Amino acid sequence: MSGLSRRGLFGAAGAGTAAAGALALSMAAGKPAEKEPHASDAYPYYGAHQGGIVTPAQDRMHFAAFDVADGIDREALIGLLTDWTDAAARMTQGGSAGELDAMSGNYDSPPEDTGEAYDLPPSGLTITFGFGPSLFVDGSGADRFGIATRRPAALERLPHFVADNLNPSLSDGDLCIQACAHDPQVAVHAVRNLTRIAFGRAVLKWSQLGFGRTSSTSVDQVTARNLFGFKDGTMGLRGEQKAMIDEHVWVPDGADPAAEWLEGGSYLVARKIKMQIETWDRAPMREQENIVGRTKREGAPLSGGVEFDQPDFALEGRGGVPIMDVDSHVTLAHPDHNDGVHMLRRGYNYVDGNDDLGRLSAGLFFIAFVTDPRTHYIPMQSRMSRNDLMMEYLQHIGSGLWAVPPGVAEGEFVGQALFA
Ligand SMILES: C=CC1=C(C)c2cc3[nH]c(cc4nc(cc5[nH]c(cc1n2)c(C)c5CCC(=O)O)C(CCC(=O)O)=C4C)c(C)c3C=C
Ligand SMILES: [Fe+2]
Repeated sequence: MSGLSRRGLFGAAGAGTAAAGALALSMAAGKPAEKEPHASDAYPYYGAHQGGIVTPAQDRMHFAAFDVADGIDREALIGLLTDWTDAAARMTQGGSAGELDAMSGNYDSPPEDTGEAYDLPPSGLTITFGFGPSLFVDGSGADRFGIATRRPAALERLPHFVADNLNPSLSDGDLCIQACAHDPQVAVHAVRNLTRIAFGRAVLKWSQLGFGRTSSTSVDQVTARNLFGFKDGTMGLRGEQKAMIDEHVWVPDGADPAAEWLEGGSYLVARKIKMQIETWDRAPMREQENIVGRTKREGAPLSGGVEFDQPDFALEGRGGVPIMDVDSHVTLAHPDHNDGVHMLRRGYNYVDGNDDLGRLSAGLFFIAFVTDPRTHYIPMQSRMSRNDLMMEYLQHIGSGLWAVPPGVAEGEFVGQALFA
């Protein structure tokens, strides 16, 4: 085995890119053909956009937020981003975190890689880096890295929403890493090694493990279910919808003269949402479906049809009452009621053990990639936090917003244009 690889040779089967028309076809059929994920999947690290956004959503996630350590200056931050980029480029291809693999190197030194992924294939690993508002201006107003004037206007701490119950130790962070893979050990290995590489330069502030994707980001994926038992991700953006992705996900040229470095990037919104699943489980089926606005079995709109049919919000039932409750989750989140806005949702289920009363500490780690949070997330969340019937069963306990730089060219580091 080469010293540069964490294991032997694996085929580097990339993601299949289905024709955009396949989306309409598969949606019309109501049954997208599932393309099975393979352990040998390896997505290219270098490219126009970072991986982990339009990449077909993997089944496992490890998300981590970091604060840059006191005393670290601009050069040291650039050093960290360079080391992270090099490690991410290697690990996503099935290699080690360091230049030497976990079993090589000086016998009297710690290995450069921690080793738990040594025998594992790439498993579709993607690593996505983001920069938080506090990287630009910290809590005391300091411009630690000389980048304050280049902060995008949209990159501000998310506002307080009605019923937010945010835990500061589950929120925000100077930097974030989203690692997604088919195998949880591969995602955890990535975050663990990037944390280790950051030692003395950035400190892990909080992290979250996720399982069971609650989105579909490719026409090749079937709709998975969330912990309420409902199909989730039916109407999410798919990577194959190129024009929609350009309009709703990537930051366009000229969006913000102060932040040209972000063009081709995106914004990552993360919300840790606790779900009162025991209470939900006692709610009648009629109520559950009314709250969501879709059937539990098929995921079809309550107004009729099959899963991928559009809801008919004008359809009235007995007494002239709309069949789709005006405060159902889907009614409030639908683009027709949000100025045509779509978002690329990429969330995961989570379970963090249980509380003293024997209730699961479970929920949904909501992630969305958007072109601008001011138009594509904040207005929708404001309305939903006030009116969404589902809110009775939800509590938002963590939150963060990060600017996600565009993709990396070989020989560069992630976010390089910010420091040019
Ligand atoms: C503000 C954005 C959203 C949050 C927060 C959110 C939380 C959340 N959602 C579900 C379950 C479902 N959501 C569904 C659809 C849906 N949700 C949002 C936005 C947020 N959800 C959007 C934009 C949509 C699509 C609306 C549309 O175009 O029709 C669905 C239905 C299936 C689907 O289309 O995905 C479910 C089910 C939970 C449980 C949750 C928080 C825990
Ligand atoms: Fe939703």
